[in-house]
Amino acid sequence: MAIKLARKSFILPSKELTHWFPGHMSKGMKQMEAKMSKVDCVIEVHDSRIPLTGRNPLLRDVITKNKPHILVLNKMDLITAEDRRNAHQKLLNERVADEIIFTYCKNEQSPGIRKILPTLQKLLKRKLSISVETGRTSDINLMIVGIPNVGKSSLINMLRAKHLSKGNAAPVGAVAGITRSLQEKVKICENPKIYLLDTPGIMIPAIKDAETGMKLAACATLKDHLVGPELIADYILYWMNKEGIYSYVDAFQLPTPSDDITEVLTRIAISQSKFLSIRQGNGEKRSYPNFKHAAEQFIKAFRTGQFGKLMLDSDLM
Ligand SMILES: Nc1nc2c(ncn2[C@@H]2O[C@H](COP(=O)(O)OP(=O)(O)OP(=O)(O)O)[C@@H](O)[C@H]2O)c(=O)[nH]1
Repeated sequence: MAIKLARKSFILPSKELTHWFPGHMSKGMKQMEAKMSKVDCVIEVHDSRIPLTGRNPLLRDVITKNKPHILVLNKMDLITAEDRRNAHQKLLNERVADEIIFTYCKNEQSPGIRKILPTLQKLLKRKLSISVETGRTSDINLMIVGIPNVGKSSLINMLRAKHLSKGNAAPVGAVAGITRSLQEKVKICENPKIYLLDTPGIMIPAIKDAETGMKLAACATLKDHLVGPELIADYILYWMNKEGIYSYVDAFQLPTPSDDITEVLTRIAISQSKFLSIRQGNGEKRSYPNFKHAAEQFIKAFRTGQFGKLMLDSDLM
């Protein structure tokens, strides 16, 4: 059922997007650097669907100043076990962090969540040994960092639920940019006492090419309106066709695979009876398929795993 791809490249809708770094992010970055001296370990959270794309290359050596560093690849439910193994190996070879843990942040009993405390105990062995003077262990301060919408707040809430049986302390949302400033530290464990600082999502300072930008947009780390839902849907369609994955055909009951986003969105809008009524120059009203609605449905299907478990960086492994 393979189809010939007509398009090979994408252009981001605005030049500014390649350096999209709003004020609250540079403020957040400064706040993070100011607090770094009190931090024992940095937990960097990223999206499993793009383990190589969009991570901040300066994080390890410059921003976190070589603190013990755990890379948490969240949303592991959206990729396959094989992609997980390949990404793990590749990132280990590149020594991007001291430890790499895959998590699913909708269940506090999932294996990745259970692994975090023992990993901290291993990395911070010295700090966690019982002091001869006080007879107790030192408090541990963690900082959680990462680009927007990867699940930083969800991870904090899971750790609190697992180790303290407490409810949510950090707000969670499906759109990027929910946490906008450095938060007060949150206790996530009583014994040993572990505190976590939630930080606002900080985008990479420069998006190096359109493919990177489109992957970040597809995973909702950029707000949809910055790129536009039709363009994001077009990229997802392009990527799936390129990989020979045609699950969108069944998901939206299309007759065949297609490389034409207008055709795909038209069919989705018609099948869901979503039209826009637009008045013509002569005063008459005409109905047009609602492309925006169709594009949003297409993107949602990708993001919720309806098209299957898809890792956008699989071509980079
Ligand atoms: N499928 C899936 N979705 C997740 C997982 N963890 C979090 N999410 C969803 O991802 C979205 C973002 O989660 P948040 O915890 O708000 O992410 P954040 O990194 O704190 O976001 P900002 O505050 O915008 O930087 C929400 O819709 C969560 O429900 C996961 O393991 N799997």
